[in-house]
Amino acid sequence: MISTPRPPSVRSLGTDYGDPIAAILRPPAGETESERQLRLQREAEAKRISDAIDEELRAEERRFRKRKEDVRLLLLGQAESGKSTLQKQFQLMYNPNSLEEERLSWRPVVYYNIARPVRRIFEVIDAYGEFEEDEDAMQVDTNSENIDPDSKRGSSVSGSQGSSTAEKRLTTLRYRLGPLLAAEASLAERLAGGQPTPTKGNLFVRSGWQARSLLSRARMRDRSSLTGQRKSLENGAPRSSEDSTIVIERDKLIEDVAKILHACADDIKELWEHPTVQRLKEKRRLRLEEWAEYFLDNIGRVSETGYVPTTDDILHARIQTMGVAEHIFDVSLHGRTVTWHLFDVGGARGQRHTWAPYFDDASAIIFMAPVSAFDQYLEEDPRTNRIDDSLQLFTQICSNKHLKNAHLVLFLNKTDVLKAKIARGVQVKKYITSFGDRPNEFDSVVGYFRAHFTQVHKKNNENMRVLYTHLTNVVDKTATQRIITDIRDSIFRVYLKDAALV
Ligand SMILES: Nc1nc2c(ncn2[C@@H]2O[C@H](COP(=O)(O)OP(=O)(O)OP(=O)(O)O)[C@@H](O)[C@H]2O)c(=O)[nH]1
Ligand SMILES: [Mg+2]
Repeated sequence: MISTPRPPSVRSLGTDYGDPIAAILRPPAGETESERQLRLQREAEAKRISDAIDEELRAEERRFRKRKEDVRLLLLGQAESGKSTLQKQFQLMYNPNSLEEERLSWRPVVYYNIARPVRRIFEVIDAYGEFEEDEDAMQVDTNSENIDPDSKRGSSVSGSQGSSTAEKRLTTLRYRLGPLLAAEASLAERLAGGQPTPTKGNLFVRSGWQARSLLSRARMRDRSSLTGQRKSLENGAPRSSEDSTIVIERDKLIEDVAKILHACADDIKELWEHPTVQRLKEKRRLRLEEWAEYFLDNIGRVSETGYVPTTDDILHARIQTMGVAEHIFDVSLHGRTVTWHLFDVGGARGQRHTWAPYFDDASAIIFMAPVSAFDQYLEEDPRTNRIDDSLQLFTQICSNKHLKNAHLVLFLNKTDVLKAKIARGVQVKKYITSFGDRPNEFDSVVGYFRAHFTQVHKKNNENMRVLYTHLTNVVDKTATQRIITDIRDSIFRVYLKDAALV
């Protein structure tokens, strides 16, 4: 009988072949019971840490995979085209609590949106008064800040027989509205988070100004309520009306401005309806932006004690975006929830360099072109017509190689303002000579602009991508939310199909 060696056991393998792991794991020789307990405890702790690291790695991988599935939507377009307003509409639809949370922070913006046009009205009165001259003489200077106050100063006096009753009344109104005009700078400083603010030109704010504004108010409160405020901000919970009242009561600057506004609401109304101001409006010497007219028209309500901005007020409120602000929403369709990152950019020329880093992984773009701006010129460059600037910008976006795979949506926005301008008899061909003798009617004007944008897209469309065009008025909640739903559906169809998710 042949004798063979016994196969080594696992234990003896380590011993026999010098397995280093087995050697490490083997309990030390002569281990006491208490040493054994200690060793087991240490091993259990090491395993717990190792498992936690594995789980964190798995979670990171899941987050990475999910990030790749996220939709990244860029809102692009020139300044005042309506990007932030559209962002508010997304917020209303997909994160209404956060809008609720911010509601009070819009109060200083609304007050600022009143103080500023009041100052502007007096500037135009100073510049032109009742000077009777054909509007064509000043075509290039639209609603910009570029009026030279000395250019026409005194002409109203020389054009009439000295100081009229109307002029005296305007002088009185200017005196009575002095405190409101003086408050403009403090409001601007508050909104800019204490940064120096321009006396002319627009006020820019960075992403997150709403929370800063609420927190700076919270600092004025006692410590315990400050904690409560922070907590409510972090939780994103809608603030109760009782809490809102506390904030209203404790914010001295805003309360002071509210009192001033309440006291001079009738003066503002009188100024706004004054025959001189109406005549300057008719002659188009005075051209206020749509938001300014909206708040002046609503001065009675907005100046009431305890005023809280309505959603319409928030949609009309104007504050210029600085840099790029990211907003995150969960968007659901057919039982699938996808995270959307909405990037709302500052559209002024000096802000556009901040866009490029967001191009590479953009899934979709909404390009906003305000078609009502045919009679306006860029604040940054008063020689450039705003429609021209929009077309140039759209050409750059369509031809940008980093954006060539992004789903492309065009909003021909501010159609309500366009309709109103046409109804008032403003002639498009005066500002856009190539419009020629086409009928000065809404359909033909909007059709003409649409054809130009479509042409730009066609000329810069190597990838044969579709251009989805909408005629919009993004302060209109119902219409805009319907369009957002359409966009959501088309982005889900195209983008998620590409990502092999549907
Ligand atoms: N009537 C009317 N007003 C609009 C429309 N779209 C925007 N607005 C108003 O126009 C102003 C400018 O809109 P914003 O959304 O702030 O413009 P923006 O593109 O974000 O501008 P920047 O941040 O400077 O790039 C706001 O007061 C809006 O309420 C519209 O379709 N109709
Ligand atoms: Mg903006």
